[in-house]
Amino acid sequence: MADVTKEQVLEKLKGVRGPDMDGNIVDMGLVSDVFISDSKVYFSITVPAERARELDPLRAAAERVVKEIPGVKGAMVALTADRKATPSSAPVQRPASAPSHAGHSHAGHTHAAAPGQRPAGPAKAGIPGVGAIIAVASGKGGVGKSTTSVNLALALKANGLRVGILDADIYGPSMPRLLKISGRPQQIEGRMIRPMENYGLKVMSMGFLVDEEVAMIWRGPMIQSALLQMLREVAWGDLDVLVVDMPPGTGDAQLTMAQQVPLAGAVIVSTPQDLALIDARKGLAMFRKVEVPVFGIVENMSYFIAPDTGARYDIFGHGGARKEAERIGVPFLGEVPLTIGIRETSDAGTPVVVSEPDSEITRAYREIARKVWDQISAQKADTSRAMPSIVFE
Ligand SMILES: Nc1ncnc2c1ncn2[C@@H]1O[C@H](COP(=O)(O)OP(=O)(O)OP(=O)(O)O)[C@@H](O)[C@H]1O
Repeated sequence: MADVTKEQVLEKLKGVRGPDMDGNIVDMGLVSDVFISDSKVYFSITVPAERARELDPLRAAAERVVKEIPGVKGAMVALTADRKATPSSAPVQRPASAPSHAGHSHAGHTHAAAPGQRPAGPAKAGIPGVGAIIAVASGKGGVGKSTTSVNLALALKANGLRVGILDADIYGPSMPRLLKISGRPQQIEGRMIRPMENYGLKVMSMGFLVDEEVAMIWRGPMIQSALLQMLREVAWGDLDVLVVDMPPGTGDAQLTMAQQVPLAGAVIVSTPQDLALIDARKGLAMFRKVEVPVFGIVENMSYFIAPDTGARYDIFGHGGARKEAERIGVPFLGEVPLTIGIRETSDAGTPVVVSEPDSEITRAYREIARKVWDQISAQKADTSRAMPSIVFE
């Protein structure tokens, strides 16, 4: 079959228009350069930042029609914010007085100003046996938060740690699929349940407990109690790190969650586009509000490596997250390319860190994991120096 051309793609995209647009997305100049490699098509569509969420169906429609072109094996479409339309749309500026504990890990435990570190009160009591709980969060959906969570957890494991993962995304749990786990967890003594396990990770997800349709109608308080139950009534055993895959977004539910779970720190996932970065800033602000240190930002779908030639393309504006991290004084943890492999291994339930342990991408995840663990260790060293050595059992 003849190779797919850009012209064919653009022609097809002329059939796509937004809900209230005067013309199609091509004639309106919203489609970026189209990149085709190995019969897979990549491009982005520019939209006003504030309409991103509502325009996701447009993104999906563009992806769908391109996939219909004979010979196209796949399509990956991203929404990009319109720079001109949002010159000062960064909703959250770095507050001049923000505690700078996001930077290095001596998170100011000596100051009353950073109580988020290891609060002594019972409200945020840790989980016995669990060394540190970390959140993986994103300001908006679809940036690869779950993919990052699972590969980060597996990378921490590959680096020699004992790791668990809690899928806190009640409405769209993804860990059962990403880790190819089905069935229901067993109840052991009392109210405790045993976590599920695969690839050496202890795993808990709402997806194991209730059907998605049931979870959909849950209200805030039910979700919260379900989450706390998943945290505290699961026999996690001894873990160095428990990774919490947070629900996407920065609304009240996320805020409460960040408040209730005794988090050692958070990792923010963003894509390089403006749009995702604006949302990432909201994520940062949220953790700062509840005084949880931000370990840093991971740039996902950072650049693209053509599967046939191995050449690298910065089609999505690679580097945005690194710049943003520098600007706001938060560590940059690393970048993960956009590859069909990551998507396919996720879909197959064999995340890239376990299915391609020697790949460059796995190395990238392990390096991110190392940086996160360094910060956790430094924080612990700090805390133990600051605290009298009283051990709670
Ligand atoms: N680096 C990557 N390369 C290719 N595909 C990726 C990459 N990261 C994530 N994806 C794909 O993008 C999609 C969204 O990823 P994922 O579900 O992890 O995002 P999310 O932010 O958790 O989304 P949601 O808000 O829906 O939970 C998935 O199909 C995933 O396989």
